Amino acid sequence: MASGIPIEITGLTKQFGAVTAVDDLTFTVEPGKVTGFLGPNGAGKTTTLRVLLGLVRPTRGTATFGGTPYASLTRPFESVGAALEATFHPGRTARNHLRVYATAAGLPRSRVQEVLDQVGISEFADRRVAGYSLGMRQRLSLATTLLGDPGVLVLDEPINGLDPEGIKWIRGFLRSLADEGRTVLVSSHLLSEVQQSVDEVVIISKGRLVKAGTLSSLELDAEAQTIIDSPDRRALAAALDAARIPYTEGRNGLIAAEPDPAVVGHAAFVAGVEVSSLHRLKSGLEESFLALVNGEAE
Ligand SMILES: Nc1ncnc2c1ncn2[C@@H]1O[C@H](COP(=O)(O)OP(=O)(O)OP(=O)(O)O)[C@@H](O)[C@H]1O
Repeated sequence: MASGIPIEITGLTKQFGAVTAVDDLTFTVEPGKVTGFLGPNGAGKTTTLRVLLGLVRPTRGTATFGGTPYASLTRPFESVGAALEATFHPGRTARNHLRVYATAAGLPRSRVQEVLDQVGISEFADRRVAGYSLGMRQRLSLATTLLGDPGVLVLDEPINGLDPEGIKWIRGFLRSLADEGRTVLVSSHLLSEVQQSVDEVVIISKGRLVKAGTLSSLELDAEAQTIIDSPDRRALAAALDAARIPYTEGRNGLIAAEPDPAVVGHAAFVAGVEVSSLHRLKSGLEESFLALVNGEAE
């Protein structure tokens, strides 16, 4: 296996006429981790990946693998495995498809069976791709990227359209690739889709970076609130007012803008108000993600 090298995007801008698809984007993707490249449809993910893979020329900035642009990699197939908009000849079998690629890349034929086994489609390898389910095509596409045993994997929406079993499988698979020290970049327009697979997130919206960091840092961003209720809501509201804790009235109680339930409970206690329920209300990661991308889109 080639060693994992970081993906470095620096000041990357791509304009298509009047449309700025990518706007001064800077981030790094480290080896040994799975990084989710996230953003709503049209955010500029595919354009960024296309520039990274030398398919589109940037207007400004650079996108490299440890400082080397894709086009200058000496053995690209063995350094970087990429699956963007995979197309397969429908009349060809998976084995044939992989053989064509292996031959073109000067890789040993033995790799074909190895990658078929790796992605678990050996038993369908001699069937025509036309009869493949979306999940099988995704696996074949992944097998193609793995032919050169690359240290870097760039996968565009690899989870899209998979059934639950396929999703479970790919999560474990991406993890094992990163654990081997590879750099794994996975794009998705849904955080929930990759949430259980990624360590790091790079979130873009309208071509611009809105967040790069660990998944747990995104969890911390999710604004926590406390929901509290009482048989006497008016008295409870007065207690929160007295403690200067802002709140809004929800269906199941008062939603206080305070992450610590103990603080809210104490406010009720000192005012002598009976509490019937008290718990932390954490907005989900997806909400936090949507707030980030929508906030930026305003
Ligand atoms: N070749 C092109 N010519 C003109 N505009 C383009 C071209 N490619 C992309 N765009 C525009 O650039 C913007 C970003 O598109 P891009 O495909 O990179 O987004 P994305 O985040 O990958 O979205 P999706 O998940 O829908 O593919 C969009 O407004 C798109 O219409």
